[in-house]
Amino acid sequence: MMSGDNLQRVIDAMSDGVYITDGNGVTVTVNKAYERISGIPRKVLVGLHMSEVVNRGYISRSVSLEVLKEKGPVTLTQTIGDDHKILVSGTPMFDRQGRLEYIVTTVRNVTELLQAKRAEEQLEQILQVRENYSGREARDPFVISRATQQCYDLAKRVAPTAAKILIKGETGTGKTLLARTIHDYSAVAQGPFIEINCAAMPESLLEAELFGYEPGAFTGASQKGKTGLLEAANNGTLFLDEIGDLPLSLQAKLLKVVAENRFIPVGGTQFKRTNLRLVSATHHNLRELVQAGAFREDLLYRLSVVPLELPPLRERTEEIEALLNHYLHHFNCKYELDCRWHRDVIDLLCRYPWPGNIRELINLTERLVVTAEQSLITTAQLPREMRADNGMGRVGVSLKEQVEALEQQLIEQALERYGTTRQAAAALDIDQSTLVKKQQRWRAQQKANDVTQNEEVESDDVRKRR
Ligand SMILES: Nc1ncnc2c1ncn2[C@@H]1O[C@H](COP(=O)(O)OP(=O)(O)OP(=O)(O)O)[C@@H](O)[C@H]1O
Repeated sequence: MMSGDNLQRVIDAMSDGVYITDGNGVTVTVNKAYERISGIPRKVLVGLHMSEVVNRGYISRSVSLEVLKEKGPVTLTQTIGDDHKILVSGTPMFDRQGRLEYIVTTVRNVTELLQAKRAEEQLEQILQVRENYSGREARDPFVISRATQQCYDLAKRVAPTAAKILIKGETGTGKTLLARTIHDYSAVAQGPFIEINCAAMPESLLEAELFGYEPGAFTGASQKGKTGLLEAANNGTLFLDEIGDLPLSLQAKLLKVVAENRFIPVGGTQFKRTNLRLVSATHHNLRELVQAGAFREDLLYRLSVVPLELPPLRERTEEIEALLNHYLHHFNCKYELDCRWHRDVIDLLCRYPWPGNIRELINLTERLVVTAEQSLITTAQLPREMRADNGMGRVGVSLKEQVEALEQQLIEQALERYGTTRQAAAALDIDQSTLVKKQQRWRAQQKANDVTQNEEVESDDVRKRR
């Protein structure tokens, strides 16, 4: 048998309130949860008859008195204190002779339960709103210049029609984001948005992915068959990225789907109907591919009823600063940091040609944020090829500075290729000591620049604090 002390420890460990009276309705003990829910200390209650607990106004009704009357389990609600509603369930415990020995009552705070339920409902509503919100607004681009705005305006205008859209643009320019926006503003926005990269898999796999297959269509095929994306995207949007890489045999099959809205799965004999919004994208010049015999002209015309072009980031320079700030804020929040761009970094990055476009900008920002040793990000932290700009070819920069920048770039390239100052100097046909002296001078200049940048920001901080 458990001792009184141990029993008390066990009931104290319970999250529901527990109230125990003897067979006459005199309080034996309560647990910690009961003290918390009722706000009444145990020592006040122990030894009190339940009628006295009610008379003193601690509780509105006593379930133990009801159990005494009924000689059976009773559940009722009580009010405790000001307006706390609790749900109490009293259970009689009889000894071997059938005499009522204890009444054990468990207590649940209904107010807490209701609050929890309300919180749960609120959470559900928030999630629902967020879902709806992200379904439309969040897929609009965050940063937009006039050139991109025109592209997005046209996309939203044609999105509700059935016209096929072909998006042209280099990698990382935002083609997928634009395709999602078209889906969000289309008549099938409630349906699925399915994306497939036609350059990412071999022909036979791509065919099975797109068209699906019947059970046992080929060796290794699943016994259940497979639903193709053309079917999965029914009443939604199918985004065919890198359409220029679609093999010719699949182009013929796709042409049939575009023309007739139906297709036959691999190994099948029956047509399946599909109703989907087709958006395609490519970084290739499809006209050149047509001329080279690698892309069907009839498919090109079918797919590009409305052609849209996303310019590369180097032609959207007015977006760069806003994008840098947007993603710096994004990664600061993600990693709970407080990094800032030095003005020179922004100026330098606005002149950088960004071959990987926005994706490259995002990756660079994340890398600089997570590797930053101080909150100020200076030009010293930029990769070498970005720092190498140094103002070359810019109006207002002296010839001497531009020649020096070119010299620095050539020496850095030689060092990268040959690994040692001796070999690099030999390749450039200069003395090793000349190369080393130049390097030392540039390093000293870079250090001085960094110190000036830091001082500028520190004095800026002091001004702000004042
Ligand atoms: N205007 C914009 N403002 C902010 N972020 C953008 C903008 N456009 C694109 N992005 C972001 O840039 C990244 C690259 O965009 P996206 O994947 O759409 O490019 P893509 O052209 O489809 O690339 P790929 O051809 O390599 O698939 C994504 O993280 C996207 O959210």
